[in-house]
Amino acid sequence: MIETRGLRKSYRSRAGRETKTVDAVRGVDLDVAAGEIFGFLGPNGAGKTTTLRMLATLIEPDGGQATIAGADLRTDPGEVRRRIGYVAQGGSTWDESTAREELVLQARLYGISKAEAQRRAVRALEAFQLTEFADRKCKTYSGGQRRRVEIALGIIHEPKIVFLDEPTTGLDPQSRAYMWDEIRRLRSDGMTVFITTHYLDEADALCDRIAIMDHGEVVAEGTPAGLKREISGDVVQLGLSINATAEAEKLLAVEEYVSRLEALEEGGLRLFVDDGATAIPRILRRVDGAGLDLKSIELHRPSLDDVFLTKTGRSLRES
Ligand SMILES: Nc1ncnc2c1ncn2[C@@H]1O[C@H](COP(=O)(O)OP(=O)(O)OP(=O)(O)O)[C@@H](O)[C@H]1O
Repeated sequence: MIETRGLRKSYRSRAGRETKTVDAVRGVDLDVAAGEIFGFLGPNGAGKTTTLRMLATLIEPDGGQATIAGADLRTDPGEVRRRIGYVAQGGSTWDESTAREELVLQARLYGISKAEAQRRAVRALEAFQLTEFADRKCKTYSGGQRRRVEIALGIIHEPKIVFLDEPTTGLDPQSRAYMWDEIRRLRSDGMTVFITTHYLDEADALCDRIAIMDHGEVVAEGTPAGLKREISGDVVQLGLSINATAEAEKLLAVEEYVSRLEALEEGGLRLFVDDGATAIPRILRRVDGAGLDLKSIELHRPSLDDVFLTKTGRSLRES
């Protein structure tokens, strides 16, 4: 449904006399299948929005190719635009109009007849559970309600693909969970959903497949479970004070059964080991022997953050 090869974009900006070039997207290859929720994950400034805006025809790529819903992005952006929906981060509802007015107007902008626009607005209001306040001004809606109107607006022309830029940023946990259900419903209606997100748990729970981006490049791609499986072994997490962390790091970094370790900003260590069950007694002996105060020890399977860490050497949570 989406296929990109070597997609690139640089920005040139001026500070005084100096011109600086930022290579925001440096050759991205993506394959998104029809009917899947595809998540685009990465730290601030990784190039997610730039990629999304290129795919949604809002900015022109400097290089590379893409086919979206069967249309060529470079030679036929108008056709791509007709086949996709796009919901920006900032939102697009107007304070003084109602959800129903916005939906009808949006449908009319796509050349849909007035009667059909009204029918679609009613359907969208029902589907997104907005009927109750459909005739109230948008400025009176909660953040979650407003976000739902925005998504309804993005798909009023019934596109094959919808691009959602951080659809749950700023929402409380309940509205987030609700939004996940809405996004799953779009998938069950046969739509392909491409979302960007900062949230690891969101990518893990919601997305069929994900691509992790860093510094303008895709560093990992696959199903959340598959990516986590790629990291063989276990993660042992030690609860330590900040002072004890530095010392434990020195001690344990040289142990042959520790393949990699990460110090946590708030104190504590994450150790990547082949076999947690046999590593734990050895870790305990080492930490105890040095007289360090260990507050807790946990054994867990790798998370998406661990995937990011092994690919980039940094934690996504701290990036
Ligand atoms: N219009 C612009 N002019 C100059 N640089 C830009 C422009 N837009 C983005 N950039 C730079 O390009 C890089 C990628 O930005 P982009 O917004 O695509 O990242 P992102 O992954 O979406 O980040 P976020 O999660 O913060 O939204 C960043 O270094 C950013 O500062």
